[in-house]
Amino acid sequence: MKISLNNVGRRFNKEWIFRNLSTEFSTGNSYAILGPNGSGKSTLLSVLTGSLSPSEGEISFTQNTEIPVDNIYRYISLAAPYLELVETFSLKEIINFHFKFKNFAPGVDAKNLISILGLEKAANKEIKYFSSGMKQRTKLALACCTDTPILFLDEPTSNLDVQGMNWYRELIENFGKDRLTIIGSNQIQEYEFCNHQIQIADYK
Ligand SMILES: Nc1ncnc2c1ncn2[C@@H]1O[C@H](COP(=O)(O)OP(=O)(O)OP(=O)(O)O)[C@@H](O)[C@H]1O
Repeated sequence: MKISLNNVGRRFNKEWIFRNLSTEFSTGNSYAILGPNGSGKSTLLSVLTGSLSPSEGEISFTQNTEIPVDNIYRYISLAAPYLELVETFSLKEIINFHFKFKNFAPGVDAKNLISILGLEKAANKEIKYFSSGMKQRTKLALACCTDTPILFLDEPTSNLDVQGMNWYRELIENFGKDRLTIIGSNQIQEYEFCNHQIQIADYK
């Protein structure tokens, strides 16, 4: 899987968020998109997931042949602060719902996803009663344990405590291999394993 950007820029009204970004993202690599609050990390992630179109330049997605941007969502798993879980579902229900649309990563099923989460006792609890850390773990586990070639994580450790950070690193070690992983972050603990870094400030 490859995402190629050729002189890509995105603006909102007259404000350019980034410009002249030419690079490639490919399977087997992990990329950190870095910059302070408001610099444009989430905007770039939205362009890379195909949910925002570039204001200039071209983006293409290829896996043997070119994948139309309208279909790229099938290849992507995403966890981000702006993506909400359905609050009225229980954990079991949200897992069943999510995996109606995509497949489990090899070796994972609903039962051991709950045990990866360490939330056996909350399996029948509604998401609205979850703590913010439990919700964040659920979002991360759903994304990481889905069988897609591309994994996007925006601010992956928000609301996680020290134990949660270690859990996140283990999750990435187990489920990040042989994928294209892209992380939007401004915290070193979230992206220290990434072998490429992109500073949004370099594309202003
Ligand atoms: N839909 C929109 N319309 C207008 N401006 C927007 C829109 N979305 C984002 N912006 C602006 O784009 C800039 C970059 O925002 P973005 O959310 O991409 O930054 P970020 O680096 O992800 O920030 P944070 O670290 O705080 O999440 C900000 O100035 C923001 O106000």
